Amino acid sequence: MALLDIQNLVVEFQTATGWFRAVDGITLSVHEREVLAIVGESGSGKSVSMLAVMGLLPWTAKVTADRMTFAGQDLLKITPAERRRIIGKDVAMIFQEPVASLNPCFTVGFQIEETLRLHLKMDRKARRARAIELLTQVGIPDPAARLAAYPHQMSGGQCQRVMIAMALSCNPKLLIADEPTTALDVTIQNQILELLMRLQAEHGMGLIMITHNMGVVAETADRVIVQYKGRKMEEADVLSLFENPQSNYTRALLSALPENAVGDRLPTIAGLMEEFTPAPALASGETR
Ligand SMILES: Nc1ncnc2c1ncn2[C@@H]1O[C@H](COP(=O)(O)OP(=O)(O)OP(=O)(O)O)[C@@H](O)[C@H]1O
Repeated sequence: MALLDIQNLVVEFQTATGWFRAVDGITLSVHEREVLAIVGESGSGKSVSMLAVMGLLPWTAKVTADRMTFAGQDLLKITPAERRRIIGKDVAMIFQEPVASLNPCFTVGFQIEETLRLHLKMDRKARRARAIELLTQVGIPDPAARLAAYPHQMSGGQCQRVMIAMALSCNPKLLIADEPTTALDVTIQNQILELLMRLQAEHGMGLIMITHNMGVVAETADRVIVQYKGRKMEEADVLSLFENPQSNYTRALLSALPENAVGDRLPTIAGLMEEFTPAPALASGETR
């Protein structure tokens, strides 16, 4: 059974000019121990689809789907209290801006321990021991002392490590990483990716990696979904995607990689207004 199983997800936002459809019929699933990358340019609906799973969209959003289950539980029908028991515990998410994702008013130790208190009902001593263990796992030096630090006293990379520690604190079955390295220094990006991949393998989690970076896809994913304007353009295992892309949008994305630059001109996706089409297999309702 898939860990997360979504069929025909549609997300629309109420705006001053009417309904805006940000996600248009996305179908995806992710299994235990699997890394699924969702790739696409800015605004293609990658984050909104996952925020719909987490129940974190604002009230202006209307979410519908033929199916949205996590470990067999129907996320469309569960009560808010049931959802809170799953979200943050069995499904965790980390975001693009680690510093902004942490609360500036509380120490990182308090924020990690609060997750443990809420979800696992651990007592104070056990919480502290677990928080130190988690900071050690994510490679923060002198973890006992760092628990007393506020987010502004840490670097962006360290804050992302803290976010990862918080996400892992309740041993989630699924981790959703939304552009986890985009806001970080290039030299730190690889370290955080390596950390995520090591922890994913050690914990046997399912991982959804949202990214616009094909390099990240190549390094991390088992399977890839390419999204454009809220629609799935293609789904394939990572090798097939790079070797034999089926959608003209995937081909355009791949040909726009910086390594394909000619002279001093960077490649671009030709004719943004062009009507990109899903892979033929998707158009007929299958995936490769
Ligand atoms: N609260 C909202 N109200 C109206 N439109 C929204 C809202 N949140 C997101 N959108 C729109 O939904 C579309 C998809 O946004 P989303 O953040 O999922 O894109 P993305 O693919 O994750 O891009 P990025 O890489 O920039 O985060 C965008 O056009 C965005 O402007």
